[in-house]
Amino acid sequence: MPQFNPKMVLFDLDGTLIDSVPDLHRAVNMMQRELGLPERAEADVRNWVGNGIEPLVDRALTNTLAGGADRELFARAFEIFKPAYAETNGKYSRIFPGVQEGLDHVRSLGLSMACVTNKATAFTLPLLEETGLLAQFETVIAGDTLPMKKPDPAPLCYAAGWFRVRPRESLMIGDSISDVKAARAAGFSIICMSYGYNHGEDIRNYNPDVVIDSMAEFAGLIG
Ligand SMILES: O=C(O)COP(=O)(O)O
Ligand SMILES: [Mg+2]
Repeated sequence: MPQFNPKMVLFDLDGTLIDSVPDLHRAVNMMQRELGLPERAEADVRNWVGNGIEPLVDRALTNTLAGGADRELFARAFEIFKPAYAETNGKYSRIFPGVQEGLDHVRSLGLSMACVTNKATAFTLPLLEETGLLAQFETVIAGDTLPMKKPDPAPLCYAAGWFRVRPRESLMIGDSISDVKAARAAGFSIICMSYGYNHGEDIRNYNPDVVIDSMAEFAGLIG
């Protein structure tokens, strides 16, 4: 196992810190029912999370990862989805086992910590607040904080600039191909969680530096 000695650690949210699929699945089906469309399986919703709520709605409407729903239907659906997700957000989701130990370890090293997610700010902040995670981070970069989301490296570079650290002193913790691509493009190291969401594919196929099953393993990896 490689050792990491970063000055800054960035954490992805959905599939890395929090299992948010139960909330998202319920909101998707509230939307589908209101539109008179078939409900979607939780296993499918799991594979559609990670690129923000717009692609999630598009994927749910078409029942495909590729999306491509009619634009008018999408616009109507999106306006139904937002209040539905506001209602379910944080109600059924849970922090993954090991997360608190991992965060405590990184904090004990005195490293800069931020959350970098593709989830929109309006849902990210209440979810972090509800789960008690908000206070763990010095800043939160959400899906609509900048014009570009992961896999673009912009949110990661922005965080590095904010903390005044170099890319090689920076570590991303994520679960998906978007996290790996963004980290590689930004020049960061990347550790992925095996339990997360990656559109149904094993994240090992994308060669992050390390794949671990629990953040409790940070103690032997970071610092
Ligand atoms: O798809 C989303 O809304 C968020 O996904 P992320 O937290 O894994 O970036
Ligand atoms: Mg994720």
